[in-house]
Amino acid sequence: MGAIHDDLHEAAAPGGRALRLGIGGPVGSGKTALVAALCRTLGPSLRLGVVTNDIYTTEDADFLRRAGVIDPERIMAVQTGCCPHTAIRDDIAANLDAVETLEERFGPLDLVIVESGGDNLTATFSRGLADRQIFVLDVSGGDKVPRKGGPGVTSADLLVINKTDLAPLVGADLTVMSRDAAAVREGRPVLFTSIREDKSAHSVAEWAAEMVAAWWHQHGPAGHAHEHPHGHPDGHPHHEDDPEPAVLPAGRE
Ligand SMILES: Nc1nc2c(ncn2[C@@H]2O[C@H](COP(=O)(O)OP(=O)(O)OP(=O)(O)O)[C@@H](O)[C@H]2O)c(=O)[nH]1
Repeated sequence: MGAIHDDLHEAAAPGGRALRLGIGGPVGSGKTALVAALCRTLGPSLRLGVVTNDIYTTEDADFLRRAGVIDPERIMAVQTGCCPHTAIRDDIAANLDAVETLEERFGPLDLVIVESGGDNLTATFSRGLADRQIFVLDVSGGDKVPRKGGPGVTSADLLVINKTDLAPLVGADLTVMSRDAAAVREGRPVLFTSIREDKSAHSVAEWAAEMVAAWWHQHGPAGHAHEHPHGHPDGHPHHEDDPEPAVLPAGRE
């Protein structure tokens, strides 16, 4: 894939805001690992911000800062102090504040990822907070989980079933998970990942890049990427030797 060309920014009026992508799912399913992977893969081509949610700590934000996958300043930690789903669905003010603060400080941004704290199968994001949402399950919960449904599994824009490397160890049948997920999701996409084996989570990053491209198509990109002030989507200086971005918005070469 090539670099983002100027013409993709001419197609629509500038000034739109970033796409807001919510990532939810049960405790320990790999949400933070997925956020790190998306930053790694999309960071070279998109201007990113990340909001993490923990109940009492800033554990997830600290992990991402240590991982060095994004400028640490572009990560904001929200301490929910309550059930994670409350902060992403019922009282979204703290999360919205964090998203808007990132956009004010570093905007224009292309994508702001909001990671929920770990919750149960009923947790979904308010559409007032997230434009698109990913629900992350992992195989260690057993291959019966997708057929149990719940709004996260059935209605998320993308269902990710992570830790496929553990399937043989826990006796999870991926074919069953795939069939059951398809049955309850009525055509919405499902991707299997092992972020342990693919630290870039390429398939999910491709999907997210397509969502950003569709968002631009509908609303216009947030400012002009080729004019952003720091010379690089993530605020790092661009070097001629930088590798080509691994993933770009679909059709944008
Ligand atoms: N084997 C395996 N382990 C994984 C994979 N992805 C993540 N993990 C591990 O699973 C554990 C939990 O991952 P996290 O990314 O912290 O999960 P989380 O959903 O953010 O957890 P909470 O924020 O506590 O809800 C960590 O030890 C990860 O290293 C994977 O694909 N395979």
